[in-house]
Amino acid sequence: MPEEELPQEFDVIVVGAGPVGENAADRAHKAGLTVAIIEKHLVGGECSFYACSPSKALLRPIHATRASQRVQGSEGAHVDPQGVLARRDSWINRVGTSDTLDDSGQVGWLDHVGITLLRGAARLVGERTVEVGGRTLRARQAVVLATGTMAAVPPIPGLREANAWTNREATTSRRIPDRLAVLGGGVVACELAQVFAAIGSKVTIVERADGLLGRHEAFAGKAVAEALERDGVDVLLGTKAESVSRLGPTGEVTVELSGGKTLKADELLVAVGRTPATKGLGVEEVGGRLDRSGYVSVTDQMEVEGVSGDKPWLYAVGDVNGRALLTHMGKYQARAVGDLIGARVAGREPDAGKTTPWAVALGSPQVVFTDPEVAAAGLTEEEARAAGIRIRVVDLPMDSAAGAGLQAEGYQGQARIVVDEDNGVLVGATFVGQDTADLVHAATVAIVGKVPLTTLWHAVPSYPTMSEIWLRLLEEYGL
Ligand SMILES: Cc1cc2nc3c(=O)[nH]c(=O)nc-3n(C[C@H](O)[C@H](O)[C@H](O)COP(=O)(O)OP(=O)(O)OC[C@H]3O[C@@H](n4cnc5c(N)ncnc54)[C@H](O)[C@@H]3O)c2cc1C
Ligand SMILES: NC(=O)c1ccc[n+]([C@@H]2O[C@H](COP(=O)([O-])OP(=O)(O)OC[C@H]3O[C@@H](n4cnc5c(N)ncnc54)[C@H](O)[C@@H]3O)[C@@H](O)[C@H]2O)c1
Repeated sequence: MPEEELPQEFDVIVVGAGPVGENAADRAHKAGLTVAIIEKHLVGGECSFYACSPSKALLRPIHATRASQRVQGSEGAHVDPQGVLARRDSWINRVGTSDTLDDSGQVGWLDHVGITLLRGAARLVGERTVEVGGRTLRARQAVVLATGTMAAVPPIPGLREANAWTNREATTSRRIPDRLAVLGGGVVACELAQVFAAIGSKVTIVERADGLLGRHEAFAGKAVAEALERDGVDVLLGTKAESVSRLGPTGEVTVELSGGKTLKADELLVAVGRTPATKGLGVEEVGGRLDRSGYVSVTDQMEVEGVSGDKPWLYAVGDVNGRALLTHMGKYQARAVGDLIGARVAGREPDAGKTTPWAVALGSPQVVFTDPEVAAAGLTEEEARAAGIRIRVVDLPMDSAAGAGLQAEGYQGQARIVVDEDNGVLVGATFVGQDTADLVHAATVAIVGKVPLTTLWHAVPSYPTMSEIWLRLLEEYGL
């Protein structure tokens, strides 16, 4: 149906059709409500086209090759750079060799489930009222903001003019620069540095802190730094970019570094964190609050703080509220909000246990898909101490589990659990090594379920799997 013929009123309006907006819309629709979703760019959002999907599509062939090379009898695999880029292109639905990305698959899903899509940049213009492309839409019940984030570009002299790559250009590039400089040493930087190093770029990471992956246990950042160095990446820690200049729009980039060094590159990737997509969204105009970084301030039920109205009507989920910049955690918030809105509309008392995404506060599970992978859930040692929890930390090399040795010759990696000594439960776990990603869910179950270690002891891991690291950690703890 042409957009001008669409209704002006829906029960729920969702702004932003990234993975989080899609989930909120789906859940509200399943509760029997009419739902419109508004998207200014691609349905599927940053995650599908410029973040999770392309980066993991790029990394997987590199992981698979290395896994094969580490097993006696299958050492012959090699990375084919053009094949790696082609695989990524299929994941982001690139149209031929153009720069156009096609979201018709995601649009087809919205049509199929009966959610109305409107294209354009939306903004709040009043209570339950949203404007998009000159049309004013009313939400009978609720508006959900799921507008996500964009790459942060720090105010370094010359950086804005230097035409630097953000995650968008890096994840969609068909060109492999000879020399790639990466500003930042967080997850985006480490994952993408490894990709470009593996497909032929000479990569240099410039990180101002004294380690990579600063949100994780220090041993994880150290292991990833060592691995990147083995891949030929120069990792400059404790280093700042003082200024940037570029010869013409696509010429050589020069980065002046603290300490008087100069770095030359063919492209510069800025990966120093995110900035919320709240500019011009109208949150404050309807009384809502933004925090100092511009993220939408929400209650534990994702209601936007400060909003006027006789009952709650404005919610913010996913990256835009800044609570956990991860797709799975945003989708978890979205499911909770969809259910909350459904219950409120039906006049039911919402089940607080189900409609409050309380597990975010326990420390989100996350996998950094570098080689070695970093799979972590809950709190780091430092976070647990800062929270005042009396803890004991247990560390073991990953090859304490027989399964690790079978996974790869000379398997390298480390595992840590952080135990709350007063309650006898796990509050954090980190596994670093090849193929550790799927170990994290057991940790999440133990942490979220507050499973006593004495009960966890009876969850026997199969022999000979990498999960036997759990048994070894509990034995080391003293069980
Ligand atoms: C390189 C990279 C790799 C990542 N890898 C992972 C990973 O492996 N696993 C993981 O869990 N997380 C990963 N993340 C984080 C993940 O991408 C985000 O947490 C996730 O995209 C958040 O989803 P969202 O729906 O909240 O926002 P987004 O995906 O940013 O979607 C928001 C949508 O809202 C639209 N929008 C914005 N403003 C408006 C407006 N005013 N009107 C209409 N539409 C609007 C945008 O166009 C966009 O489509 C990665 C991030 C990056 C940068
Ligand atoms: N696999 C995954 O789950 C995955 C992958 C990518 C991104 N993400 C999410 O996306 C978010 C953003 O990732 P990110 O890597 O952009 O941010 P980040 O916050 O994880 O890391 C940013 C890094 O940049 C450094 N930095 C900041 N300013 C700097 C400067 N001027 N010069 C040099 N270094 C500077 C910081 O010290 C930090 O180490 C993360 O919170 C993460 O949760 C997740």
